[in-house]
Order: sequence, then structure tokens, then C-alpha cells
Amino acid sequence: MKKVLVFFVCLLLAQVRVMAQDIQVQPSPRQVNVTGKSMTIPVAFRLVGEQEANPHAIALLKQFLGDRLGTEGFPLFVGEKGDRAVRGAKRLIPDHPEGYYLSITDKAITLAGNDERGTYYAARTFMQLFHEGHLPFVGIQDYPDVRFRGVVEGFYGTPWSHEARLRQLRFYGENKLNTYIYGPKDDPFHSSPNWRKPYPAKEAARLAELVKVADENEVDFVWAIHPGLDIRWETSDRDSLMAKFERMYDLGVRSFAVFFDDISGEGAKADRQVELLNYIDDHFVQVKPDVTPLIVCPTEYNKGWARPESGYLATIGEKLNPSVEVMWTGDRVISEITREGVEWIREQIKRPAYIWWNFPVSDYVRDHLLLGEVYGNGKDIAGSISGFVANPMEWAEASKLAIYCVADYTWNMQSYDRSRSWHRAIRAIIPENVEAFTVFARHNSDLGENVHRFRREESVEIQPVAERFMKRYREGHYDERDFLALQDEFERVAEAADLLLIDRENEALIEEITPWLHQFKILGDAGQEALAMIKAGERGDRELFLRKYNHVKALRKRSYELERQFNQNPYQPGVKTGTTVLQPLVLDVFTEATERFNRQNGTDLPLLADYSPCKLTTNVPQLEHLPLQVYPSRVHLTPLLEVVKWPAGGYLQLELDDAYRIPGTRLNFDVKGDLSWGVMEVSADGETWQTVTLTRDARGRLNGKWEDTPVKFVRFTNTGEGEQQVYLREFYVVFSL
Ligand SMILES: CC1=[NH+][C@H]2[C@@H](O1)O[C@H](CO)[C@@H](O)[C@@H]2O
Repeated sequence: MKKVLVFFVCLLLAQVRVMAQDIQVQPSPRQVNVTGKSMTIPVAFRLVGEQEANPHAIALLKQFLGDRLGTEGFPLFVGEKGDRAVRGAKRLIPDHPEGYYLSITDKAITLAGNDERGTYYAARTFMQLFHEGHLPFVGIQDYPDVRFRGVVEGFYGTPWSHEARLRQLRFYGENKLNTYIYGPKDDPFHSSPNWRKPYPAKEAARLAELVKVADENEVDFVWAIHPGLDIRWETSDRDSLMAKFERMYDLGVRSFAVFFDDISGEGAKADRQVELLNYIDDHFVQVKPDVTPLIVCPTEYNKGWARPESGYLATIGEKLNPSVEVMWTGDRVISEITREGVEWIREQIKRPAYIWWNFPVSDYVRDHLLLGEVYGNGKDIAGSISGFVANPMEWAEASKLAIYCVADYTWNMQSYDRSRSWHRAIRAIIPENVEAFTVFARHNSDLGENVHRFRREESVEIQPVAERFMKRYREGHYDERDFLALQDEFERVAEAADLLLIDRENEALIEEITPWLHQFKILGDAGQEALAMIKAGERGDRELFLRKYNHVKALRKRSYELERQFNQNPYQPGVKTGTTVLQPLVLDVFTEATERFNRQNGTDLPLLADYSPCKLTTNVPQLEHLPLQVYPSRVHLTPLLEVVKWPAGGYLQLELDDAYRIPGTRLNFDVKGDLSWGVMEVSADGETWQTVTLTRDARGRLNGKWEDTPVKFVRFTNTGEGEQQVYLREFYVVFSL
């Protein structure tokens, strides 16, 4: 009697009300039927099905509902297809892995999964429907487009911290991502030299904790090994790898991957790789009852590097056990994933590809943050791929913007809206400072010039205004409205930087991006001051113009010093922001205003411009767009992470802006043998060249010396017969001490 009474009390309290329902669920569900009606949230819920339902779903509901959950109250039926509690919903549950049916009526709530993970996802969706004290009456049938969805921590650079990884796994649970692949290139126990060794106790315990938290969030924790740099195709190394997998299994790992990317030589041989992978599959994955399919990242992992004559992909397609997942980055190392592209690779490897999407990874543009929208991938590829995992930045929290959007895209491609998803991602990540972070992210999304020539939109809204303004300013008649719009944007930039620098709601995020926030503040100030130079010049106010001129120069100097102070790494050191529209605009306005001032006043104030004392020319395809790192007295080539294929006759040349007494050059191709196939030469005029003797130092680097004559050109040529495969670790010229 009491139960019935409580039930009716709940019904009476649950006033039914009609309200516009914009059901906002992340990721966007497939099929949502709303009645437009809702009820006030019941004061008490009665959970039915606890014994049989997915315990992680039950734990989640208990944690979320807290003391609203009791033995009486509004009925909440939870379970998987076949469980008693959701027997009535059987026909409504989508017959897809991880699918679920969710219904809220004025009689009961049902969360019914097609499998355990589906029930968990039903609970995640249910939690998002609580809105301003109400629950909408709704029927949802939902399931994901892509089977394996998530993140591969596969970048070069500082691996994520343990705390960052724990936060990531909880974020994946919230966003229905089911895969996290652990493969940080710079973890010596994932890659060389220690892939054969067990993790030390402390690291092992941390990995075990990650596996546990992944499990609670219904995420497969995939442990990857990267043995190819020094693997020997002998039983001993095969046994070492199996033993390491066993140790990871003992830590709780149930999903495994082998990465053969970015290697050359012995480790790159397809038939050897396939033999090892099939052995692992046959003697480890298939014999253990609870291990998910093995994943491999092949050496030829993108179409740009696929060599049909090598037969590499054909070997994978024909000989690799069909149950092994094969990763693929697309038409190039960094590329958008297209229907045509995935169909092509599917033909080659005789199975759907498991996409390794190299975004928002920034290990080849480490001075940039990639906070822009996720776009460019086909919405028609779901049927041709088995997985889609994003390779993120070393900045874990900042990577969440793109990860959130990838979760939305891979769950329901057809309904994916790049802008809506991106704005929701910002609200999810920093709800107290949405406007400020939107301004910041809008101007920190492009990569700048880079070796992969992969670019992203940046400053999209203000770009046409900036372009039109500069054109008309140069012609002598800009539109005041454009001027004011630019001034307003630079003010917002400065405001956003200061608001975010004091934000305390997501401290881990602010800590990661602080160097860029300081740079962003300088950019906002410099933009306002450069515009002020225009007005001072127009009013003929020399004193004010000079004040603004000096202020902008001071800001540029501070920006330069920031670049030398933060984020120092051997690849792309420094802190770049707004590099596609706002920074160039500041420089253009400054230069134009100063040129006018000089003409009007007969002065010759230096025109501020970033210069580079060095030009790179080459006929080696992978080096064509290599940015240079310019220091006061040295010019570095940006090192490359990938193997460089250096054809016979291939050359690389640096031309300095003047002839300098060069104390030396340094070259490191990380090759074991001598460099008899290559020659380093220098010249003062580009006509007569003298060969440089290269001496190897203790760390295998080659240092060039010659008699002390001024030099303007330095070049290295492959004078051998055939292509060489090298790592461009270091190549720099010191042109003054
Ligand atoms: C499959 C693959 N392996 C490399 C390559 O893609 O490029 C990524 C971006 O530089 C890098 O992070 C990754 O380790």
C-alpha cells in the first residue's frame, strides 16, 4: 500500500507541463521523439534491475541521483536486452553494438541497452535530460556510427601526465568515446630502448589505475608497443614482446596494439611484421577469453607513402589475420579522411581501415595551439571504417575541444554540425568563460607554414574586415566602420586573455595555455596601439604617434622574449598566436602607418618587420616546406619526426642574407653508418664551392669545419647512387658566435 501511495504522491508532484524542448544531448542522438511535454523531476526514484544491469551504469546513476534514489519512488527500469527489468522494451532496443533505447513518460523511465555499454550510454543520455528542474517526455533510439571511437595518445613530445589521463578517461565516458590507445612516442617503455622491459613499479601501478578508471567509464584501454626501431626478427624478441603483453595483461589491460610507424630498415619489413602480428593474434589475443581485436599501425600508414612496388600493403591485406585492425592516417600523414580515401585503403588491406586521425596533434608545429573546429572529414565514411581515433596535442585539456567534436562526429556523422559541436565543446570545457575562450580559440586554430602543409581556418569572422581595411587603408580611404570593428576585436582579444588568465574553474587548462594567453594579451594591446598610430598620424600629432610607435615596438620585443622563454623544444620552440590574420595585420598597419609618418615628417623610423636571414631551397619532396628556426646567431632546420626519403641527387641548400664567417655547421641524420653518400659544401657566391670535412662527435653528430672564409651558401647533396632513408634530427648553421 505504502509503495502505491508514494508512487501516486510522485505522480501528483510530477506536474506535467508543455514546454519547447530543445533536447541537447552530446553526442547527438540518432532518433529522438519528443512530445513537447515534461514533468518536474520526481523527488524520489526507484531503481529496478540493479542486479542484472551493467554495474558501471548503476554506479553512475547512483552517483548522479544521490539521495533521490531509494526503494520507493518513480520507477526507473535499467538493464540490457533480455534482462527482466526491460523486457517490455525489447523490440525498441536498436540491434547495434552499444545501442540503447531510452524512454521517459509520466509512468516510468526506461534505460535499455543492446549490450552493457549501451545501458551505460543510456544512463549518460538520461543524465543530460535533466533541465531546469524538469525531465522531458521522450523516446530515444540511439547507437554509434563508428565501432571504435576515441583517442590515440601517439604524439611526440612530453607524454600526458597521469592526472591528465585520468581526466581524459572521465571525459571519454561523458562523451561516449570507447577507446583510448596508450602510445606516447617518448615513453621509453612503449618504444625503444625499453619496450622489452616491464614498467617500474610506480608506472605499473599508474597504468593499472588508468585501466580501472577506463573500465568504469566504459573505455577500452589499449596498450600499444612500438618495437620497430630496434626489433630483431628472432624468437627472443618475439618472446620479449609476448612477455611484455602478458605483464600488461596482469595489470588489467585487455586491448593491445603494435605500432610500426616512423621506422625504417629491418623493422619495416612487411612479411616479418605480419608473421609477428599473426603469432600474437594466434597465441595471445585469440587464446585469452576477454581480449579485444589486436590493432596495428603499419609502416606505410598513409597513401602518400604507400609504394605499390614494395608490396607492403598487399602483404598486409593478403597475409595478416582478418581479425587484426589496421590503422591509417589518410591520403597523407596529416589529412582529412574522405570516402574515396577509405575505399582505396580498404581495397588494399582487405578490411575496413581503423582511422588514426592526426588532429589536433601539433608535434610538428609545437609553437601553435590547434583549438579550431573539426571539419573536412567525410560524413559518408562510417560504413568503410572500423575505428576513428584522434591523435591529440601534448596539451591534454586544450585537446578536449577537438576530442569533444570527434565524439559527436563519430557517433552520428549525418547530424554532425562543425560549428554547433565546437560551441558546445567550449561550453562543456570552460562554462564560466565561454565568450572569452571562444575569442581565444577563434584566433588560435591555424598551424602556420609547416612541413605537412596542413592548414586550418583561423579568425574567420574578422578576416574579410582585416583584408578590406588594409586594402583601402593603402589606397587612402578606409571605412571607419572597419576600423572600429578591428579595434573592437583587438579589445576583445586583450580582455579575453586577462579573463582567462584569472579563470579558476579549469586550472589545468589555463596552466597549459598560459604562455599563449600572455602572447594573446600582447597581441590585443599591439593591435589597439597600431590602430592608434593611424589616428595619431592623421591628426598630425607627432608626439602621440611616437608614443604609440614605441609602445608597439616594446610589445613586439616582449612578444619575442616570450617566444624565447616558454615552450622551448628542439623542434618549434616558442609561442605563436593569431599567426594567420591578426599578427600579420598588426605588422602591416604598423609598417604602413610608419611609412606615411616618415613621408609626412621626413623621418626614417625603422619599419618593424620580422625578417629571416636565411632562405631554404631543396629538391627533396619531404623538405620542401620545412620552416626555419631563426635565432640571433643560428639558423636551424625544423627537425622531422618521420623518416626522410632522400633521392640520389637530392640536395638541401641554405642561403644567408649576407656572407658570414661561419664558425660551423652541424648535421645529424641519425644513421649508423658513415655518410659516404653525401657531401656538405659551402660557397661565398653560389658559383665556386668547397667541400666541407664532416667530423663525427661522440653523439654521432657531424660537425663541419673549413678555413675561415666568408660563406653565404651551405648545401648538402646525396651524391650516391640510390635513395637514402634518414632522420633529419639536426641541421643548423652557426653564423656568428
Ligand atoms: C601514424 C603516425 N605516426 C606519427 C605520424 O602519424 O605523425 C604524427 C604527427 O606528427 C605523429 O604524432 C605520429 O607519432
